[in-house]
Amino acid sequence: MKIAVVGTGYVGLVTGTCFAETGNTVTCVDIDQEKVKKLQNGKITIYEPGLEQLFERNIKQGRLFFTTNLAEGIKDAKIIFLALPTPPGEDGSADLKYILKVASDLGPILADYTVIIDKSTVPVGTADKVREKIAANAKVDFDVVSNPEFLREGVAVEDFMKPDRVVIGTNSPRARKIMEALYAPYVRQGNPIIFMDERSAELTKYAANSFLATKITFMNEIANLCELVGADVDAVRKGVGTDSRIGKRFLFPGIGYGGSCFPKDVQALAKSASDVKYDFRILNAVMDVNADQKTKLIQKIKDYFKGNLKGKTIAFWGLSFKPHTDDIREAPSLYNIEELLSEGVTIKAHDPEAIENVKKLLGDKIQYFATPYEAAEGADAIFIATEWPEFRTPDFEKLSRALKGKVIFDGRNLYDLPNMKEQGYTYFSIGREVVNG
Ligand SMILES: NC(=O)c1ccc[n+]([C@@H]2O[C@H](COP(=O)([O-])OP(=O)(O)OC[C@H]3O[C@@H](n4cnc5c(N)ncnc54)[C@H](O)[C@@H]3O)[C@@H](O)[C@H]2O)c1
Ligand SMILES: O=c1ccn([C@@H]2O[C@H](COP(=O)(O)OP(=O)(O)O[C@H]3O[C@H](CO)[C@@H](O)[C@H](O)[C@H]3O)[C@@H](O)[C@H]2O)c(=O)[nH]1
Repeated sequence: MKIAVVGTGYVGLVTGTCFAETGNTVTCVDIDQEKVKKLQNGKITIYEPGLEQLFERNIKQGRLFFTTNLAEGIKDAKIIFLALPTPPGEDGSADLKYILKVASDLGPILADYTVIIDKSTVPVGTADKVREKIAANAKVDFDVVSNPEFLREGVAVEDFMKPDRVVIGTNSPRARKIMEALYAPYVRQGNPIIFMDERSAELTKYAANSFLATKITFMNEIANLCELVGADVDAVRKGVGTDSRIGKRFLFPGIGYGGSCFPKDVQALAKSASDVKYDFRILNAVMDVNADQKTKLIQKIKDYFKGNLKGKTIAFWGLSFKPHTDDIREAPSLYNIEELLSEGVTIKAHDPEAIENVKKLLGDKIQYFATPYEAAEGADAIFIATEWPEFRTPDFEKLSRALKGKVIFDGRNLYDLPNMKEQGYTYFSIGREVVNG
């Protein structure tokens, strides 16, 4: 099948590459000329484990192409994915300007029946708006389908190739048949395609992200309570997570959720609700708690240094919003770095993948190091913001030699408390006892 993907960011590139991998011919379109040039030259634009290999193979086999020209990109395509940004507008609602602009552009250039698919995360009613924009200038039949994407960064290829489910919102039997054929290679037994109406599909995506953000936030509050009553959140997490009705995943407390999706999607769902005069109280609480949670370690650092942070040096481990990605959108690390800088702290940062992206944002406001040990050299303390695997089992003796102060502020609960006691560290984490080294 010939497919076009409009928008070649995170989701567009994964979608395009994975559909090429299952034998389709895919052209990815983007208005970012620099990005497209790089992709045309065979250079991948994001760090995502496993993607580069598929990307290179499909280019080599003549199944994956890139262009800045929309008309050229969609020529002969039976299916057009819209994988465009939906950033928060000023009032918190999802800004649809990118999607609606492309929808308007598509109308006059569709040459035959085409299925246009909303892959972006969009509020209820967007498929209708897209349909309207296209219909204003279209001379051929078309269908608009909602097909939200549930991939997680860092495991995007795995999530795309072996999805828990594929959600497809359409009432058109013709579009349904095409979608079934397209996804057949990805849907394992028991992991179904769930067909529904467009509006329900659109809402499913926001409901899933908001539920997960709520689950994390609930555990963050339990962690905060653990600290006040002398309980251990790790034990509580295991105790509740083994109940299959609750489940073990997304129960890890930390310094707040971040990334390009949860913050904007929770906000957008709350706004959608308020637009129809429904006060979605849980979501408002989730946003409040998450904003506070980002400050948790800063409060502990201030207490430890008795409010005097000026002139201190902190080794900052982890910049990306989660491991296995170079994405720093809404990363809790950035908030914490800004706070520490404003207190006069010198930041020595290390991240396995995200340094280049942070450099573009913060330049020489902080220092960058190739290893966690170099970042720790002469530092008064370590701040851990991202649970990269390489931070889990450091050589504590080597680290002790590098550090000026044997103090760790851990926003991801990476280390066992008894081990930290044995190593002689002062160790602050989330929802657990403080170890005084
Ligand atoms: N990133 C994720 O993990 C993820 C997962 C699931 C869903 N989503 C949703 O998917 C959508 C896209 O997210 P993303 O992270 O891939 O965004 P992104 O910002 O990484 O990529 C969007 C791309 O669209 C391009 N673009 C903008 N206007 C264009 C136009 N007129 N024509 C062609 N290209 C244009 C931009 O240049 C950019 O490359 C969002 O709605 C997001 O919420 C994201
Ligand atoms: O137990 C947990 C799990 C996650 N997080 C944090 O939550 C955020 C989001 O993590 P994750 O969901 O793994 O990453 P994303 O790549 O943002 O993926 C989410 O957002 C995507 C975009 O909509 C969806 O497609 C995915 O299904 C959804 O998981 C990150 O800051 C994590 O550190 C926690 O604090 N505790």
